[in-house]
Amino acid sequence: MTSHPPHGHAQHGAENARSVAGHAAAVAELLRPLRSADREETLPLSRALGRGLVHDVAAPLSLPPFANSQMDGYAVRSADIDDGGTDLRIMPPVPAGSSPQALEPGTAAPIMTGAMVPAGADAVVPIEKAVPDHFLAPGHGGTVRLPATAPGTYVRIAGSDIAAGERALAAGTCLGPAQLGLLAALGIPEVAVHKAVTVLLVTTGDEVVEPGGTLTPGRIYDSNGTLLETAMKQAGLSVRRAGIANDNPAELQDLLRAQSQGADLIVTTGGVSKGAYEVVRQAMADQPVEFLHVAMQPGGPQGIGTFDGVPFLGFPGNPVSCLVSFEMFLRPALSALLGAPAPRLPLRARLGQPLTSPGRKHQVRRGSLQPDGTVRLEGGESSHLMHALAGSNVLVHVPAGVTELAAGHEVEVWML
Ligand SMILES: Nc1nc2c(c(=O)[nH]1)N[C@H]1C(S)=C(S)[C@@H](COP(=O)(O)OP(=O)(O)OC[C@H]3O[C@@H](n4cnc5c(N)ncnc54)[C@H](O)[C@@H]3O)O[C@H]1N2
Ligand code: MOO
Repeated sequence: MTSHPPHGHAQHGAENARSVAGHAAAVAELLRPLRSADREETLPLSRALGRGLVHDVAAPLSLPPFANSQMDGYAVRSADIDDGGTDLRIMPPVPAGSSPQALEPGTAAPIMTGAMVPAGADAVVPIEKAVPDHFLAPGHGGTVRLPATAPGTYVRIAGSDIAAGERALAAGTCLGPAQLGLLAALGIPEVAVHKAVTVLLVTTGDEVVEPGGTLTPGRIYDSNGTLLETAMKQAGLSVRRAGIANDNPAELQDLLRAQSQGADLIVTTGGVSKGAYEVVRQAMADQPVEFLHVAMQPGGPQGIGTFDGVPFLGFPGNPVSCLVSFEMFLRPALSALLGAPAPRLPLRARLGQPLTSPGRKHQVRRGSLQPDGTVRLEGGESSHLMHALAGSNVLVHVPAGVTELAAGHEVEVWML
């Protein structure tokens, strides 16, 4: 009772499969409308965490904005001090936040970390190197003996971090704490970012039961819902869960129509392969949705198109397959389009053990990066291995065309 969508076609062998790059491009094309001027917003820094920056940001001022001291000590003219040390007359102290007078020759000004270096001074001697090695009460005059100091010592010069007018951040940067901290340092209180993408997430299957429910024989708990919801949330997406759809296509259509209002993307899991009850395929029968096979393992069967105009991705039902689909297609497409989430960091690592792979498919194994830089494969290639996934911290890439790799072979891994 499988029905085929009028606008799509089914392919199941790797023979006619779409390449990983080809499907990644199709997903990027599907989501392209999410990058538009009406999907930008200006947020205060603390609410912009994890968002992608819309425009380049130029530094409105230099950092540091003025030459300042890196130590608590004495600001000096380095030429005033002989090789054997010199006694200098003590000037009024320069606390952080003050704007000091120029330093006269033959004098030293007590200066605190972060305080503006007086004009004329070109070095700071830390208090530990002074005799006496503690600050004297202000107003008592007196002298301090200081050792010879090279010009520039312990002075943080203006613009040594970034000069006014330089590009501070590039458009498309994913804003993490360091980037937001930089904007704050530059005095910028709010920032234009791409809006968060709202996903309607539906898991499917008559056999699938909400965790906490009662398992009758033949049934399993829904892991995909939690797995994908949290993966998406971690990636900065706003997720709406529509619960578990049963295997009735009309009910799934009703559910999608009722809940997709305002969603930017619908993601389903399950019901896309060759079974007799492929609910997602059937629910999409009158929609421009294509069901196809990507030359990838796991995550081969995929659906892509629109449902009532809303972009739609149908991930396969096996838990590892749906997470790999998210990491291989959805996450990179959003990173490239909206700057967020940040792309996974690709690293090279040596295999801790040999592996085999189906030559025509790009295999994505799961592994854990070891302290010695090797990667240990966690579990086999099967896509039901949720426990092994939970013990993994990398995806291990075995490109199409490779059938076996020896231990010690270098592979690309993506940090999860
Ligand atoms: N004759 C063929 N059979 C299958 C093929 C094929 O090409 N020809 N492809 C296999 C591959 S690869 C995958 S992946 C799956 C994809 O199947 P579906 O997307 O239709 O998913 P289901 O059949 O609904 O489920 C597959 C598997 O995953 C379990 N599942 C489903 N949803 C959940 C959930 N929310 N939480 C936990 N586990 C879930 C389900 O019980 C099945 O075991 O098809 C293969 N078959
Ligand atoms: O693509 Mo299926 O995801 O191999 O298990």
